[in-house]
Amino acid sequence: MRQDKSFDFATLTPEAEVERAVAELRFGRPVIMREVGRRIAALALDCVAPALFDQFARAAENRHSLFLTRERADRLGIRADGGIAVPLAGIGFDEASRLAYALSSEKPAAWTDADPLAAASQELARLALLLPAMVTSEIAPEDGRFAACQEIDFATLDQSEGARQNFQQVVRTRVPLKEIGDADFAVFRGGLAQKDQIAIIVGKPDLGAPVPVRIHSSCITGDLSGSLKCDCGDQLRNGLKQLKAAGGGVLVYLDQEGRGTGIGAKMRAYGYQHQGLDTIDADAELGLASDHRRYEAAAAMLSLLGISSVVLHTNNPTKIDGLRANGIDVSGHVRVTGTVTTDNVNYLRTKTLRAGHTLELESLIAAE
Ligand SMILES: Nc1nc2c(ncn2[C@@H]2O[C@H](COP(=O)(O)OP(=O)(O)OP(=O)(O)O)[C@@H](O)[C@H]2O)c(=O)[nH]1
Ligand SMILES: [Zn+2]
Repeated sequence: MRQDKSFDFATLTPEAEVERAVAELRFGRPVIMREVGRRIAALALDCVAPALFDQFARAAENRHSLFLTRERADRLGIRADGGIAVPLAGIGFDEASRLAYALSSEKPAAWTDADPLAAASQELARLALLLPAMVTSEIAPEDGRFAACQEIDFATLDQSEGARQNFQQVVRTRVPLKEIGDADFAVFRGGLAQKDQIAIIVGKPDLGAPVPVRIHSSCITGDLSGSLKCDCGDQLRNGLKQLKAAGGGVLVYLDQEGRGTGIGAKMRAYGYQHQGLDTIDADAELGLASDHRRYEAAAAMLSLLGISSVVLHTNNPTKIDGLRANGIDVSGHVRVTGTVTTDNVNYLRTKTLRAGHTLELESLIAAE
């Protein structure tokens, strides 16, 4: 029988390899990171059953270690730009978890600078929306015990980067909105390990001039449930109103819960905030940087809508930089505010003082 060579299911693209590895980590299974001459197995501690953790320790003959990021090392009082490796011989699941993300954990008894291949595996955990604490072990060339695990080449991670901008519009349909009126919802599919994302086109913006655009990061607690801990719900609704008042515009709603860390990490961070940490230190305690959001998807979605120049509705300078870095002209920006409450004032203060947001907080407080 003749075979159509263009239809070869055996060929995996770099992004398909990454997507598979991400799915495996989320199932609590190890993935293999490979570079010339060596392989390591890596497991995301955030998503592994204690029994599998023990099984991994036996397979590694106790020569496994725990990769922790620079941010987590710093919280443990250790300066190491590339992160650290903590030897795990004799350390069980609970103690490893404490080292990885418990509040006020003791320094580990021993550590070394992290192996760059183990450090690279944190990118897979990020994509999987898992905490970047990885249990890793070198695999001997003749060791067949990990043969069933998904392998990924170090270089593949870089090669898959292009997929972050690779989106298609799936559908665009009218949805009338309360207080806003006519709007279209456009659904986009693509990127790297991302859910479908949406753009809400309010009215009929003039695409010949810079288009009023709000880039909004998803916030289940604020957008959906009216949480008082942040200003997101107000910003979502005020943003839509501002676009309508500007004669039409686009709200891009990005799959970026918890500044790109996922709802699990965000709720853990809220727990630490209830114990006195601010939003940035709480994330660092979990091994996370202050902001994990990327803007390739937003730029790609705007381009597919025929938009190359925008007036951005935001207080966040990194959103402006992120769009510009991905080829969108930002000709100006407009502030989007919410209500200041006793529950969110510290969060807003931290955003202003530590993340450079252009909020005029004192005048907002005075206006309440
Ligand atoms: N990790 C973490 N994420 C949070 C916390 N509070 C809110 N978020 C997330 O922060 C993001 C806020 O999104 P936006 O309102 O679009 O962004 P912004 O950075 O405030 O910028 P602008 O609103 O455009 O000025 C959402 O993804 C929320 O889920 C927190 O305490 N920890
Ligand atoms: Zn929020």
